Amino acid sequence: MDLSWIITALLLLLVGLLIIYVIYMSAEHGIFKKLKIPSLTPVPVFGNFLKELKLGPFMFQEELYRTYRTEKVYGYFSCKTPILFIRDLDMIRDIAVKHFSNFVNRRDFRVDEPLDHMLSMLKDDHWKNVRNTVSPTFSTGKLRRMFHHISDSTRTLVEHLREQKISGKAVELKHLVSCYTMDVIASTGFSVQINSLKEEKSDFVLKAKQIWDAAARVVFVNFFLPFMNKVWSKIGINIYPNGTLDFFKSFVDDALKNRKEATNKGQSKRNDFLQLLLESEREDITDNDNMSIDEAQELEISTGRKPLSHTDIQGQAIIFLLAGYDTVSTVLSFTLFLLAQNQDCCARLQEEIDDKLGKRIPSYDNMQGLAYMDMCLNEAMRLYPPGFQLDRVCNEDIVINGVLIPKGMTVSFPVFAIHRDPEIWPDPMRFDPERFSQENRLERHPYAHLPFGQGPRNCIGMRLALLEIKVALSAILQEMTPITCSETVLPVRLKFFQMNAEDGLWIKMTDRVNH
Ligand code: HEM
Repeated sequence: MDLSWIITALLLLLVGLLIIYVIYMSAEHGIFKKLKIPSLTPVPVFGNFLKELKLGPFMFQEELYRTYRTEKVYGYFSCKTPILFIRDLDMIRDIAVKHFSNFVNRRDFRVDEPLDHMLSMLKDDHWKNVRNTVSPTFSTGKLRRMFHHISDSTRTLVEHLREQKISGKAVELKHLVSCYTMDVIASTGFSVQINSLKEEKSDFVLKAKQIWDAAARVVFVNFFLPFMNKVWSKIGINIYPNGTLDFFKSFVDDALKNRKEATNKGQSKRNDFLQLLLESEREDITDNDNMSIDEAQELEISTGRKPLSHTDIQGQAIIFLLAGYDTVSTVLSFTLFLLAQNQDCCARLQEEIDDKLGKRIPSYDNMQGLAYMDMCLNEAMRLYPPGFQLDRVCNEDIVINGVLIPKGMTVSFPVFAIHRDPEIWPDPMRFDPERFSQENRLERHPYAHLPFGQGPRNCIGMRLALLEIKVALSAILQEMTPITCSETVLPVRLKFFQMNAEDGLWIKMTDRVNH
């Protein structure tokens, strides 16, 4: 065949595919007009993504929130996908709690296995079953029994800070605290001591960081090539850097193997997250979907829940490590950073700790009733919420507060913008824990502050997170005071896609005065 014919045919094919791609990616771009919901005007294929990319998700969220200040809801297009932002706090309550059964799932994102089995990604009954299985990890009894692990890691963290204080060196809080939270999560969850705080470059922290840092790739794949989602894994293409997920899979598998061997040798059972997972696994199945209905029913009757597949177990172990390490370190490091800038608040918190604990080591019981500490943490999470945008997918057409939300629509709570809304929080950029006093709280809508989300799909690890943070804060502030220094960079510039400071959170530690 003539070469020019082949080239023309190929070009025509390419143009044809491009037209199909544009039509496919823009097919839903008329939906908000049809629903009479105000929205940004979409660009074919990209929707409003280019604007989001230009401003970054934080400023984009705030700008839209300001633009539609008189609306209950407004829309935008994340490339192909329409997203309905919910501004009205009553509607957020109704979606997260009252009509939860209509909004059980989150937005579908393609990630590599076993991350697709993490609790945060699961749907419907699969989610419910796994949530019920892992919930007991965070009961009061379990948290009490885990407490000595938190105490041990806190001691190492304080020793570290003490050394920095003596040497007069500045500390980058986020990195240091991430090592602490990684140690806590590995020991409380898996009874494994990984000592990130003692090692210069902890593999755990580096690999976990690689997973968070792959966010841009996850966005690209999901936003621009959503139709390929089912194909990637079949053709063996991974989103995450080679070896990253294998590292965590091996960690979990080794921990499970050791635990099984110990159980077989009759050694006493541990009381951690891994043990719960181990007891809910059934070895002769590789995936829940492969079970016969009879088998599943028999197991559900005897145990009250379905067994987890091996991939489910890997997924939960990994989310436990990832969610438990990054979010907690974000909150603890920002809190210390804000206290360093607000010495009066820091002194008041130290007074409360002195009254409650004196020089005693923090225990599970004396972490209750630290009212001013709660206020400081709530205020830090208001300014820097790790979960800055929360979403749910509508599974049946529903009308809420006069707004029709159609089946399949992703609804999103603009947490970051709500937390900085000057009409709810006067002078929003000021760190003012008083906003969370009893009286001030009562005057505000309860859904104006959403650091852990709301409803049955809220953060499962909230109690563990707060316990870890409070223990570390108490132990640090009992003997030291964080202060700003020449390395401190203000104002904080947030990283593009993460609740993390671009220039780091640098402070120094000093001896406490009048102590
Ligand atoms: C201060 C620390 C933390 C913050 C601010 C935080 C925040 C959140 C938020 C906002 C959500 C989404 C809630 C929603 O959609 O309504 C969430 C979900 C989740 N968090 Fe946390 N989290 C923290 C610590 C932890 C810890 C320590 C763990 C586990 C060890 C954890 C495990 C999870 C899991 C598994 C989910 C998904 C729950 C589900 O889909 O059922 N988080 N978290």
